[in-house]
Amino acid sequence: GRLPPGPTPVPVLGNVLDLTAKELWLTATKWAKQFGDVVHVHIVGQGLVFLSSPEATMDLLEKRGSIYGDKPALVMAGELCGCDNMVAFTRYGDTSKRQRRLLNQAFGIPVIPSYHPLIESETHSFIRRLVADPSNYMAHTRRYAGGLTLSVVYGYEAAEHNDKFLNLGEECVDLLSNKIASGGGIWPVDIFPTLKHLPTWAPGSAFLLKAKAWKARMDEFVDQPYNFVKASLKSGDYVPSFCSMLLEEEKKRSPEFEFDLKYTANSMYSASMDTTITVFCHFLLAMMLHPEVLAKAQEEIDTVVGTDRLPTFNDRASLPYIDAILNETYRWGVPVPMSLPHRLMEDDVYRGMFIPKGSLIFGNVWAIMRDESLFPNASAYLPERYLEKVDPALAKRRDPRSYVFGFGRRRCPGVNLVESSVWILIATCLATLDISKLKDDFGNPIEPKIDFNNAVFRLPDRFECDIRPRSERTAKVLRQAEAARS
Ligand code: HEM
Repeated sequence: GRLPPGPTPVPVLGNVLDLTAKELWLTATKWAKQFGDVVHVHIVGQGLVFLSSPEATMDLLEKRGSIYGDKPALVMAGELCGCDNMVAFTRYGDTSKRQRRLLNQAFGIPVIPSYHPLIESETHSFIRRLVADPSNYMAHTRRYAGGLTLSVVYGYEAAEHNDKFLNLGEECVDLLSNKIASGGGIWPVDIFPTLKHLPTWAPGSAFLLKAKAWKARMDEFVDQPYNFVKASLKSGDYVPSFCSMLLEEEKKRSPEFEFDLKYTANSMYSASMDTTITVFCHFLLAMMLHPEVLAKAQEEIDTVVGTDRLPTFNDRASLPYIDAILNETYRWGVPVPMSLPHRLMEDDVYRGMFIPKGSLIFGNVWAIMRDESLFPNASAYLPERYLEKVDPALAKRRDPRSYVFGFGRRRCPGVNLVESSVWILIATCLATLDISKLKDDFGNPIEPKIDFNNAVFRLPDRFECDIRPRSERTAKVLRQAEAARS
């Protein structure tokens, strides 16, 4: 059969020159408009397929998930940089199934309420830090998301400033998304594996030195927090956590189990940071650009929760507009616009098109979230679109959760935690803060400069934003909530 259509490749190199590291999702969406919702390109023979509609992602990545659940065997990222046992890189098979079972034990729906007290208290500390030092909102969000998983997974309480594990996490997640796995993570050595045997003095071997340095950091990133749990367990002085609970069960301490646990724990930690920061930055942007949405949300919270206490998870069902804001923030922000690539395990045929085994498959979430037939006026931020009553099938097609957390057997296992942690973060910010554009010396609003330079996450570069307590009353309620806990 014929391959799916796509831009014309040049001999040997294929479409190398068509692929951009910056906002690849915009290029892929342009192709979708030109060639349709299934597009094929290749880099020196390695096929890449972009799926840009709900139908194509559902038909292939979900319904045929048993052959679309693999991850690419990347020589550079996996073997040379030491990422091959991190969950998002693990090949589909026994190891990935064991890892996902562990993830489900940690973040399955029934477990999440047991984290609610910790999530609430971390949220209040986050707001305190944000109010004290608003310009560092990214660092505070990293402290929030990373601190939460460090606590749940390793029983480690991150330091208020300059925490060693948070710093290491920030460095390694940045290395992963912007260096090692940028643009799908395909390096020349992935196409010609023999290049890995080049001597380090040979021309073109610079990648080997980079890989050596990056692997050393990645190994520390995986080992250090895990060694912390083991040392604290040995000393008897530890805070119960996911790792300590499993390690205490002596019979589970086989080398294979410990290996799985160490890499699964690291994956939970690493996957929680830039994703949460990206969603939160889009929330800040949306509130700053749409004061009418902020005012409406604050009115809902004041009516339902009042101004004498902070929102809790028990209030969620009575706050439909806050849920609509969360939905629209996922949709409008598109935190991981190309999702992460899956690898096709067998030749396949779809709508008469031949998709070869080994192709890397990208769900183009950006194109779906900007589809005018599903979301009229798609580039506008309109939470109201989620208040309309629609039939359940359409509601599922329009639910951003059907796409922004990935697909099929590799769908994000942190989604249940995020549903709680990001919801309470947004609800508490709306209850306690005013968010607006900064003003210059003459009182004129400063328009934020928005640019995206991260290859995997649609993380805006740092922008100016005015964040302050809504009133002395909300500041007092926040202080009281923190004091009551300590
Ligand atoms: C708003 C926050 C988050 C977003 C938008 C998000 C999104 C995603 C996406 C798009 C994928 C790729 C799925 C695929 O390959 O089809 C993924 C994978 C993953 N996520 Fe998340 N994520 C978030 C937070 C978290 C958190 C908090 C955790 C853990 C506590 C987590 C753990 C993981 C892991 C371990 C994987 C790899 C799964 C696999 O390959 O089998 N994520 N996430």
